[in-house]
Amino acid sequence: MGKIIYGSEVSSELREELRLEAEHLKQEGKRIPKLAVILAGDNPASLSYVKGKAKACEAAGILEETFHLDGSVSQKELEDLIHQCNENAEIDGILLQLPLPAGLDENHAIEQISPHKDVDGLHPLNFGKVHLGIPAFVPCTPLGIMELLKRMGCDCDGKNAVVVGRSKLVGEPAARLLLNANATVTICHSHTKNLKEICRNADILIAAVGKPRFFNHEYVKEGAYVIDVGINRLADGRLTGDVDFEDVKDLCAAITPVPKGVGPMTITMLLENTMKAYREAVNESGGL
Ligand SMILES: Nc1nc(=O)c2c([nH]1)NC[C@@H]1CN(c3ccc(C(=O)N[C@@H](CCC(=O)O)C(=O)O)cc3)C=[N+]21
Repeated sequence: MGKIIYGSEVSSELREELRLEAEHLKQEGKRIPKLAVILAGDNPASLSYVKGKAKACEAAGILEETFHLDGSVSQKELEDLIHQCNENAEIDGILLQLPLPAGLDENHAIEQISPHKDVDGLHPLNFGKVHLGIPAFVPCTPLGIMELLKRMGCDCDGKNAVVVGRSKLVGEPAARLLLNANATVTICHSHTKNLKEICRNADILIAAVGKPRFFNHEYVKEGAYVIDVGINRLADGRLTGDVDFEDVKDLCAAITPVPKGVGPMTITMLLENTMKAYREAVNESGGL
């Protein structure tokens, strides 16, 4: 029977530490960390994620402001708002909710975010630094994945890690962090030929493809550490991961569920990155 590691439980612990830190700042009359969330359009999934982020900030005592723009917003209006957030000394972190409505240039918008406030770790400067092994903002989901592996008692050094999915927000940076932790890393994607064989050789399997319950026992090595990044909505409205949890859970050493796995950790790492941005901003300004 594999261990089930709940991101929701790990998150409660980490968020409580953040809450205490924010409370301490408040008691000392210091400025409070603040996250700006920019959402363009009315994508229902994005609306729900943004609400989750706002709630988590509130519970942790971190200030949050959501800038909800119309779906028809121009590139210039969007980027003007980003520039305003860059210049606002009360704002420590800026999260541009993705995907943007069709017609907007995501890469160009992300490049407008100050690298010091880029709590999503998507600015090319932070992305590049992570890939050079230089400390920087790391994207929240990959950061959450590494924390979950740690909590599983998994030492990545020398292990075969297989990441299925190569998105810039998740798969690709997750592979890099695993490499930085001395795993032997294979990245698989939609053009990969012998996916099953490669996965069966994985000591660590990161599933991030967006196919409900795709990874069954045929894809999982006995004793593997399995991280399920998938968030798929079933016809009945329930959420399920990319891993066939029931089919795999007795086979692996440890596994994360969906919901209550990687999702809550993503939000927790966003709070951690916002606090990190705050600490660095305060140090830069000489402790004010
Ligand atoms: N710039 C940007 N940064 C992101 O970090 C980002 C993004 N864009 N776009 C969309 C994805 C998705 N994402 C999730 C966060 C929390 C849950 C989460 O907490 N899920 C709960 C369930 C929530 C529910 O029931 O709907 C769970 O898994 O237990 C899920 C997904 C962040 N994303």
